[in-house]
This record gives sequence, structure tokens and C-alpha cells, in this order.
Amino acid sequence: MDHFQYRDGILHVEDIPLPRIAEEVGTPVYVYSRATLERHAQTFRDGLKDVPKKHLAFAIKCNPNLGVLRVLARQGYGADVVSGGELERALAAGMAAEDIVFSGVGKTRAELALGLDRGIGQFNIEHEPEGIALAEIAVQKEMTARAVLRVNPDVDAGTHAKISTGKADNKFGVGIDVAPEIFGRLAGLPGLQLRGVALHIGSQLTSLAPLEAAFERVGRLVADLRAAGHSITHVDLGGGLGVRYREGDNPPTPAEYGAMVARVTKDWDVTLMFEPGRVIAGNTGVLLTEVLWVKPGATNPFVVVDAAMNDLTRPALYDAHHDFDAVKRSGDTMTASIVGPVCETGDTFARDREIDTVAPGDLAVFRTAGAYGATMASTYNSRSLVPEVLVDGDRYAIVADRIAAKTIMAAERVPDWLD
Ligand SMILES: Cc1ncc(COP(=O)(O)O)c(C=O)c1O
Ligand SMILES: N[C@@H](CCCC[NH3+])C(=O)O
Repeated sequence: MDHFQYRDGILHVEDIPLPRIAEEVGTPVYVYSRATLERHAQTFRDGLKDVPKKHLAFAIKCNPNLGVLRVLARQGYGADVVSGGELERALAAGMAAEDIVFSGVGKTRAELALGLDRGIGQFNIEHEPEGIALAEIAVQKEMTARAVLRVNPDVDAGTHAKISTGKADNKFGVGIDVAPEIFGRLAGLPGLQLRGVALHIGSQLTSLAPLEAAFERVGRLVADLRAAGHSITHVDLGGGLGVRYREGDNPPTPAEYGAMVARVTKDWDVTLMFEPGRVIAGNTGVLLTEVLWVKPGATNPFVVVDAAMNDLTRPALYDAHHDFDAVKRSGDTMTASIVGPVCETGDTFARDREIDTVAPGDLAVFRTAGAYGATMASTYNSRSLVPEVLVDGDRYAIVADRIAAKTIMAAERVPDWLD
């Protein structure tokens, strides 16, 4: 069931009409549906029904809100984290330490130590010196770090260049050709239990082919490592499954993905680990905004909304498309560019797009904003940090406050010597 529906001509999230949230919380504001989050979490798990041993770790970078994480923790999800901050968040949200996987190309020694102190389940080592450092820290602490080695399978994920991670010239993992020797050296280190390999080739993948090609390469690597005498019990397949941002997008379903995974990995005899992010959270949220002005333009009018590139940065950063729908629909349409108040031409959500006709004071939403939305927000132009709301049936909670520019300013100071 779609939890974002028009009822009596007004867009609701579950049973809450969006004008009520605008009235009570203000705009711009992210609004998430708990029921959708739960359904997506379940659908992803169901897609993997033919994978006998699995571990699901939500990639919390895409939506680290504590309320959202708690929903997923209750669905049995662990977390894929990429910083000490995310690690603390996952724990604060109630995810078990042993269900946490620590990825990331620039973990500091302090973060590696934190992971050990907190007893996390697995470190995904990105290169040999990191593995050596982790082993040293573990020995000092008289602990053993469970780890896998991230390999870079050198496949083209066919996604935006800025979010591709599995080509040889991307910064992630060790080349799959040199992985056996590096694995061999790290596997012998005291303090390290190197139990498998990991990969993640990119985000917003809309085809299974690159994933399948990458998994097949990793399958051959697993066989080679075993032939060399290593015990391989875990393979982390990462995340990356795309979502539908606009009409015509047709990403693989979790069921199609799961069937491919089950087929390619059927003889691996390992625990498969997954790090889904966007596919769980993307379509669980909207960014609710108010139209401030409709301003004439050279060709079409500019619809100036109160959300900006600091609140939802994907269009400015990746030319990403987010559907824009009026909260109260008249059925009429207009062609316009949708822009925010920030002083950059890049603060453009859509250019010359046919949209619902809107006028100043109207509410509208940017869709598919539940992943890589609020978490990438900033306070650029001294704007407030955008708040977040979680809807649950006919109730809702503010799960992140709007942080006013003056609160941010309170953390700054003018040194005495400038008096
Ligand atoms: C290591 C790792 N795992 C998982 C993810 C989640 O990706 P997605 O949101 O595309 O599922 C990312 C981000 O691309 C990542 O870097
Ligand atoms: N921030 C990106 C995804 C990055 C994936 C991180 N590994 C986006 O909005 O599409």
C-alpha cells in the first residue's frame, strides 16, 4: 500500500495531512513514513529468502536519524557505519554492537579503537596499512578484530560518476588482482580474524548486470583464497540497489536482486552480508516545502520554494531528479523552474519542468527524499538545519528539531584580540 496518498485532494503521509505538519512544525521539513520503512525493510529481507545465511546492515549514512534507525533496529537490521559518529548513533538507536559493520576508506586509529572498545561485529578493511593498524590496536587491547578485506572488482556500475565505487580508479578497496597476496599477509597477523571479503560498487544501480559481474569475480576470489588455505566464512556484498525517482525508472526489485544473489552465490557456503541504504529509505520520505514566490523568468517562471540546496543537495550535486508535487492538486499544470532561496544558480531543483500549478503560499513536496536528504543538509547561507518528522498512522513525532542559525552561531566566537 502507498502511504503517500491524496485523500480528498490533499496529500497525506499515512493518516496525517501534510498541511497539518506544515502548520505545526513549519517548512521546509522532511517527513518519513514508518509503515513504508517497515515495508521496505521486510521486502528487502523477503527478496533474500533463498539466501540461507545472511546479515542485514542498513547503510545508515543515507538516513542516520535516530527515530528511523530505531524502526530498522526493531526490524532486526544492524548497521553499516562509516565513522565513529555513525557508530555511536547505531548503538544509541538500539542496534547491537555485534550487528555493526564498519566500512570507510579513512577510518582513523581512534575510530578503529572505538570499534574494538564497543565490540562491533566486523571491520571492512580498505587497504593493507589499515589492516596492520587494526591488528596492532587489537593486540594492544588484547582483543581480536573480526574483519573482511574490501576488494575493488573493477566493474562499471553504470551510475553517476560521483557515486561509483567499484572501478579500479575509485578510491575504495584493494584491487581484486592483488587481493590474494594482501589477504595472505593480513590473515597471518595476530589480533586479526580475517574471515572474508567485501565489495560495494556504487549507489543507485539500475541494472543487475554490473552487480552480477562483480559478484562472480568475488566468487572466483573466494575459491582462490580457499585454495590457498584460508577460511572464508563471510562475504559482504555491500548495497547499491537503485530506486525509482521518476516515471520510467525501472530499477531491479529486491526480489530480482535476491534471486540473482541466490543463484550466483549458491555454492559459496558463507554468511552473506548486505548493506542496503537507499532501497530501504529513499521512498520513505518527502521534503515538504512552501512556495514563496512565482517570479517571471526569461522563458518560464521560477517557482521559488522555501527549501534550498542546503536542505536537499542531490539536484545541485548530481543533477538528480526529485518529483515535485503540490500538496493540494488542482489538476492544472505549468512549466517552470523550481529554485530555492540560496544565492547560487546551482540552487535549482528542476529546470523547465511541467509541474502542478502552484502559487505563493501553496505547499508541495519533493519525493524520494528519505535517503541522502536530511543527512546531507547544511546551514549554508545561515539557513536553519532542516527538521525531520516521523509519521506512524495518525500520529507523528518531530524526530529532529529545526536548528536555528542563531544556535549554530552560538558555537562560534570572535577572539578577544579582535576587540
Ligand atoms: C560501503 C557502502 N555500503 C553501502 C552503501 C549504501 O549504498 P546504497 O544507499 O546505494 O544502498 C554505500 C553507499 O553507496 C557504501 O559506501
Ligand atoms: N549521496 C549519494 C549516494 C552516496 C552513496 C554513498 N556511498 C546520493 O545522494 O545519491
